[in-house]
Parts: sequence; structure tokens; C-alpha cells
Amino acid sequence: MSEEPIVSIRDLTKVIGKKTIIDHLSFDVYPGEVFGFLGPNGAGKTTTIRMMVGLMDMTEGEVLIDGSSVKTNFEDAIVKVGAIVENPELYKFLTGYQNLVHYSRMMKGITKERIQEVIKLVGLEGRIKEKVKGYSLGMRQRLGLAQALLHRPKLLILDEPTNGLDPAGIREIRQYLRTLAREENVAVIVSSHLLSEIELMCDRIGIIQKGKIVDVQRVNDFIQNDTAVMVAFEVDPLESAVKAIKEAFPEHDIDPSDRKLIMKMEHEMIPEVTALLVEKGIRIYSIQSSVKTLEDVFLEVTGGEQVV
Ligand SMILES: Nc1ncnc2c1ncn2[C@@H]1O[C@H](COP(=O)(O)OP(=O)(O)OP(=O)(O)O)[C@@H](O)[C@H]1O
Repeated sequence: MSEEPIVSIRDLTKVIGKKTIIDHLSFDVYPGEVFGFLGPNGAGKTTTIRMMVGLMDMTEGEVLIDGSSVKTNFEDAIVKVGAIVENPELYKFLTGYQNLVHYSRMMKGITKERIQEVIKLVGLEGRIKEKVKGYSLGMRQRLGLAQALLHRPKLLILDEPTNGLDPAGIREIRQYLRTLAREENVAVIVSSHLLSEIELMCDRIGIIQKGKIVDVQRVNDFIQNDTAVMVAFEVDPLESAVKAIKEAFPEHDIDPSDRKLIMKMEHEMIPEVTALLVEKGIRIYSIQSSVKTLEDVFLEVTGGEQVV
């Protein structure tokens, strides 16, 4: 990852009426990384993105794209950006190729070679001469992506890019975005309310909730920072096990359920607890531990707000 961010968002704020929809949001995104903008429905992802690309005025704050201010130097800033904010605008009765030619005419300096390049990049070579009305949703997304990439943007912003796609389509988009970041050094921002998506696609994620960024971390750190695991001991007799553990580890919460004793602990503690139970003559039938998923972490960070 390079040192200079391609996007710097500082204290971005949007007030509509009396409601603060985006509240002093700040984060940076770097070339070559896929950044996930994750939050429950209504958290403010679309509003933030709309302000970033100039589709909505900001009430306060600043967005710099490659050093140019979206507010005061819009032309220079936006030329660095490729974005699909709502559904990509496509002409259904034209072919994919005609759509790209039409779009390229609105920009300066897009050569026929560049059009071929983006077609190849999104894997539409075989179908580009067909009319868009016969395209699947995934193909339309890819054509939209090709359109957004024509002018070689340094930053690609996609609002919920996998919405409505089937698992194969989602996998494809994920692979294109990763390749784009890695091989072309493009910074990619994707918004999503789907944790599993973000986990597989992104290098870093920023979690937004009620218009505020509540956390920004590398995906791996998110999961690994908290090394505690939930461990379930299937034991008999349960009451003696609970008593022994409460005495030995008074600071730990224990959740006895059915014939299992469930407790949160550091991984290293598992043998210690097991040895204690054996020492007290308690029979252990099974030990199960579960590592936290990103979803568990997300729910903790957002205070349990549900996501789909
Ligand atoms: N023009 C508007 N006037 C008033 N409230 C608005 C307006 N636009 C958005 N909001 C409110 O701002 C909040 C953030 O909406 P936004 O669409 O940015 O969220 P989101 O995170 O993109 O959610 P989703 O995933 O559902 O699109 C919501 O509570 C929404 O109702």
C-alpha cells in the first residue's frame, strides 16, 4: 500500500432538515486497496458516496481525491473517479460495444484500444456485440464496470455492487475488483451491508453506523484482534463443573446450558480449564471452541444492530 491516500475524507457531514445524516466522517483510502464501507441499511453509506462524487452537496467537511477538493476543484477531482452509484446507465437496445462507444464519446481521449482493453478486463469479449436487453444482471454489472473504467480512474466507487447477483456473479465481481486493485493499483471502495462479501473482497473495512464511522481496520485484524474464543465443555456433573470454575476463575462469565458449560476465554486457557475439571473428577465428553466471525465482531462494534 502506498503512503499517499487517493481519497481523504475529513469531517464529512450532511444535515438534512434538522437531522444529521452523516456526522463528521473521516477516513482515508489508498491506491491498490479494496476498502469496504460496511453498515446496516440506513447507516449513511449511499449519502456518503453521493457526496464523494458530487451528486449531493456536503454540509460540512472535505473530500480530497488525489489531492483535489470535490467541493472547490470538482473537475480535477472527478476525473480520477469511476463510479456506479445507482444502477449503471445502459441503453438496452444497443449492444454492449455500442454502449461503450457512446459513453467514450462523452470523455476525452478514449481510444478503440482502450475500449477493447476494458472489455477484456471485465470478461465480456464473447458477448459484447449482443444487445444489452439480453444480458443477465451480472453481465450488465460488468458492462457498467467497463464503462466506469474507460477513463482509467485511480479510484473506483461502487455502491452495493453485488446487489441482486447470484453467487457466481458475486464471485466474478469480487475477482475483477481484486485483480483491478492488485494489478492496476486502482483503489476500490465498495459499500455493502453483507459481511460475508466484505470479508472476502476487502483489505480494510470501515464500519458506519448512524452516520458515524465506528471502526476502521484491516479485515484480518478485525477478526484476530480479539483472540478470545467461546468454548463449550460437555461435562457431567454440570453443577460441580460450574462451581469449580467459578471458584478458580471468578472474573469469567459462565453460561451453563443443557449439559454444557459455555465460557469465553483466551485460547491458551483451554488446557488449564480442562485440567481443572479433570482434577475435580468431572467427566468431559467433548470440548468445542468457536473462533469469532466478522459477523460477531460487527455485532459487537455496532452494539448488536442487525444486518441482513
Ligand atoms: N433526502 C433525504 N432526506 C431525508 N433523509 C434522508 C435523505 N436521504 C437519506 N436520508 C436518510 O439518511 C439515512 C442514511 O441513508 P442512506 O441511504 O445513506 O443509508 P445507506 O447506509 O446507504 O442505507 P441502504 O443500504 O439502505 O441504502 C437514512 O436514515 C435515510 O432515511
